[in-house]
Amino acid sequence: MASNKSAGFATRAIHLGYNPNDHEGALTPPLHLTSTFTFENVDQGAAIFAGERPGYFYSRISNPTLDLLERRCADLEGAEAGLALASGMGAITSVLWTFLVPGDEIITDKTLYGCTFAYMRTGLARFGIKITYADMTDPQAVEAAMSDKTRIVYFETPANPNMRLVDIAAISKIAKARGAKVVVDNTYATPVLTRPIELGADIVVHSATKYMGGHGDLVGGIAVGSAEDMTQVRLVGMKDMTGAVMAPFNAMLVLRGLKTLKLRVERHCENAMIVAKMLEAHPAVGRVYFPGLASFPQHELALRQMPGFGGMIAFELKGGHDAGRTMMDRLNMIHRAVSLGDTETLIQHPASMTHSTYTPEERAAHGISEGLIRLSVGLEDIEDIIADLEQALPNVP
Ligand SMILES: CSC/C=C(/NCc1c(COP(=O)(O)O)cnc(C)c1O)C(=O)O
Repeated sequence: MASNKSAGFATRAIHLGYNPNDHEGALTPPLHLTSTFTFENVDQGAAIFAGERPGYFYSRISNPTLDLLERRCADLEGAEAGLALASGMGAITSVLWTFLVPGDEIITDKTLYGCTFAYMRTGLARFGIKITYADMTDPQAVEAAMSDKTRIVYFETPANPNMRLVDIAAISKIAKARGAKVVVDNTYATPVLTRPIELGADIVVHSATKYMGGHGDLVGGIAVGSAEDMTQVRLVGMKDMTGAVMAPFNAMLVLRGLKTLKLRVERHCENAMIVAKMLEAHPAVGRVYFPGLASFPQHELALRQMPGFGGMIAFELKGGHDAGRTMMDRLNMIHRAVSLGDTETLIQHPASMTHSTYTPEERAAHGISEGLIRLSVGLEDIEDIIADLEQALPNVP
């Protein structure tokens, strides 16, 4: 099926870009486990290298299995083109290295995934890029931070780990007015719930390790955007700078994950809503950060921007870090592990794990409390998730 916008999300995730009749009737796309491609003659090889004719010459640059994944991801995000990379960090760094040169400025939100934060501070800053952190929940703050050297505005929504939301349309309008590219990390929401390009963003990146793969069996990344931008990222950022190419086998696994992405995200949302309400009502729990709760500071924006509120929850116990650690260590079925978006429910402590790249002072300044707990609500029967959490939470009269 070619790109057919009249078809629904799930249909396109399953069928787009592949016709079994073109592949001996094979229901599932062939896996091209090859590093290189042969040429009929030297002139053909030269023409393919020069881009004068379509074709493949080396799997670090392109591969048929990756092509299909890239087309599907672009379609699902409403983008022209896509790129499959070795990891989410591979996607992020390949994109940012492509479009930034020394002297440029990037404006980013106060809360980012730990390695993204570290990459900006010790990667981009080391090579002469000015990093400006702005409170992206306040469009005026972004406007005030913009300068004529601002090349990129970058954020996650919801943000890892404290669930901050960013009004994509509002921030994109401000950035575009000043000629800056908007890059959104859509890992938490997935295109099922949010399509940033439809709201004005230029490029979307994903850790495909998470919801897109969805089964905890791969590390991968995705970038989507205009055909022009993605060609630049492919031939500059990925080919020459990071080399962060996705293995064809992982591309096959992500293609399989996409087929059930809508189904899984819907169940993640359903389970997370129930868990968030249970936590909010529990006497031992202090704050619960979940976009679907009326108590969530940006609940109005969530209602506008997200048809479902995702599978991620952040919360704090009234007893702080120590109580949180005790609770996490008492869990039986729920695994203590980083990563997210898996079928298994996972729990972790950002301050000592995913966001240990921040100093304690930086965590305080960037809205990541020492007692914060992050929960990736999985696809187990909700009764079992609730039961495990309730038996682990402190008994408070
Ligand atoms: C060592 S911590 C494990 C990884 C976690 N996150 C990853 C991540 C990346 C980077 O994606 P990879 O390179 O595929 O891991 C990019 N963007 C976001 C919003 C992410 O959450 C984590 O547990 O929060």
